[in-house]
Amino acid sequence: MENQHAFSDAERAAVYHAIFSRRDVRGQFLPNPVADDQLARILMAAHHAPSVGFMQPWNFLVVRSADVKQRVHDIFAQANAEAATMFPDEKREIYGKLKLQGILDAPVNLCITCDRSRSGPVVLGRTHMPTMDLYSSVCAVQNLWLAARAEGLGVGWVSIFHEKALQDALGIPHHIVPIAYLCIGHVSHFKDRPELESAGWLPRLPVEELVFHEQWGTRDLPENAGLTAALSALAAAERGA
Ligand SMILES: Cc1cc2c(cc1C)N(C[C@H](O)[C@H](O)[C@H](O)COP(=O)(O)O)c1[nH]c(=O)[nH]c(=O)c1N2
Repeated sequence: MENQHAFSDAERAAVYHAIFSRRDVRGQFLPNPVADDQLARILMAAHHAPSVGFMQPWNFLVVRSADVKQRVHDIFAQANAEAATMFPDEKREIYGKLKLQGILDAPVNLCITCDRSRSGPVVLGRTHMPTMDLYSSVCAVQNLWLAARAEGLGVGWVSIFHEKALQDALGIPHHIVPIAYLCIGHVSHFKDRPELESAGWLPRLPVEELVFHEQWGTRDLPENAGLTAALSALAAAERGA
């Protein structure tokens, strides 16, 4: 049956194109500035994310100054040196070769935060699951990431920081949670696959094995064979099988 609410084929293709070609970008940033109107559009996309109780707990801290970026890079370098020692031997070598941030290369850095007290102590939808406000700010990150891809802008998420060090580097009060530190800019190219996949860190998991039916762990109910086959077909098409 025709769904009058569906996007046109071209619009729908564009949405999926943004989703499947979005990448975490660390190494391909160009120095070209990001235009204010473009930055405004992706921030507006972030601001239209869903949020628990419509509390909109986010702020967007835009960093362009070389000094501030350097400060953030310094605390990244410290945390990254610590992180490098935490992996087993066989992973440590790969870890050391990975570029895990583009803080100094990206013309714009952006910290998206969560103010857990934004709309008072009792929030519709957060009464029994207190982390929902944090997830709301994550939704803002994803909106921004996809909008940026559509604009041709790369985004890289850096989370190798001590939280307090990041707060102090950016003057963020300690009751405000830094959710995402993002590096944003024009790029030479977008890679086809996640860098961690091509580097042999981890493979993409088979989606059909992650989908359960009715109860945790139940994979193969006969009435869901159609969905499982459709998912497998999409996964096989993606692998080029
Ligand atoms: C919450 C969170 C935190 C981080 C990331 C992502 C997310 C969601 N990612 C990026 C991550 O490695 C990447 O998304 C996956 O490898 C999949 O690749 P694509 O995003 O599909 O390119 C990431 N990458 C990196 O190089 N340094 C980092 O500190 C982080 N931190």
